[in-house]
Amino acid sequence: MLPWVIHALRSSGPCGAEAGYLPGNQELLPVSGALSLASVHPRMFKEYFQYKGISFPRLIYSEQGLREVENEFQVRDDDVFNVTYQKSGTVWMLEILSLIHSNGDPSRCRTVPNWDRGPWYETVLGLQTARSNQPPRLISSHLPIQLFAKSFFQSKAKVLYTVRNPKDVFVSLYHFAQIFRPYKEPGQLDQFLEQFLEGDVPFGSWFDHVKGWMGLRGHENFFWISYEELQQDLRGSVERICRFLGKQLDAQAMDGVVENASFQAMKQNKMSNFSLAPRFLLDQTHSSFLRKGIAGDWKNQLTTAQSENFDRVYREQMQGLELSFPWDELSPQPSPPPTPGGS
Ligand SMILES: Nc1ncnc2c1ncn2[C@@H]1O[C@H](COP(=O)(O)OS(=O)(=O)O)[C@@H](OP(=O)(O)O)[C@H]1O
Repeated sequence: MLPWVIHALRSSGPCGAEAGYLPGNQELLPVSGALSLASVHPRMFKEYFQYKGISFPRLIYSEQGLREVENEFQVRDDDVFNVTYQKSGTVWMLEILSLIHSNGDPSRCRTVPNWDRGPWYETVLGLQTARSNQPPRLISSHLPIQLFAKSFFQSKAKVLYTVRNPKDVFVSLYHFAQIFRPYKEPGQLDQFLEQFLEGDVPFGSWFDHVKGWMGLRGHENFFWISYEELQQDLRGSVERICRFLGKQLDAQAMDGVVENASFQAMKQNKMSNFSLAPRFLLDQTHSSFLRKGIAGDWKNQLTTAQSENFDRVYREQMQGLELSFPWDELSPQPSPPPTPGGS
């Protein structure tokens, strides 16, 4: 969701020497000189628009761009899509895929920003980058399946879908929304939790997103993996990803992928940690984009009541999806009360 920020920064130059553009709904706002808050209409910050029932921040997306992605974008058979619900490990998978492509050599990851290596094609400027990148293209997306490029469904392009414990997604999003200016302030955690569970956040409902994409299970061009599996066994996960991509890495190349896709390596890489984003858009003073990088942080952030409420909605929403996720055993369905006289 950040790529256009950096495009704006890049096109205005690090010292703001050239004119850049910030995307808006109706028009592109010219930004001359150094980017500053004064350059952007205050209305553009923290305002969402609805596209087919899903909220998008106006500062980054446009109705026209979303229509183009859905109806006109030409997917190529050799495209690889990195798809997630936000805060599920998008930039991690982007790094892994970049490193697999370069046989574990980190040079490109250290010199080309991740938003150029794997642009989020639903953003205004990400779409331009995706169109102009040379094949084979790596493209990132948070779009729910119903808004994805229609041409994908007639192609042999591959989708890798990363899914994460929604409680950790929620916690990560709660912190991110406090530092990312295009997003509305999340307010109290309790209130934001209600919005999240109702799908009243950008990209809509986590439940709908996951159920929608999981409908592609079994298709040969669809692969899914969890953030938790990446955490538990990164090397084994990379091997599975390589098999899906039809790519063979020798042991040295595999070492290169695993080492350079670690949380610490990515945190130190300015092409991956968003430290190049202008502070008035992403202020990493009090919290970072690469914040904790762990599974299960929700236990530190949610009360028992909040967690139980989450579990209740989760069970309602996910019933019927015959699929178990690594976190399911962490929140088992409460056993029914013992029947009188039963053993
Ligand atoms: N290498 C690596 N290892 C472990 N965890 C990692 C890694 N890279 C990113 N992350 C964590 O992923 C969270 C950000 O998710 P996304 O990249 O999907 O964010 S976004 O939706 O594209 O804005 C965010 O999670 P939280 O730390 O829980 O906030 C990142 O820290």
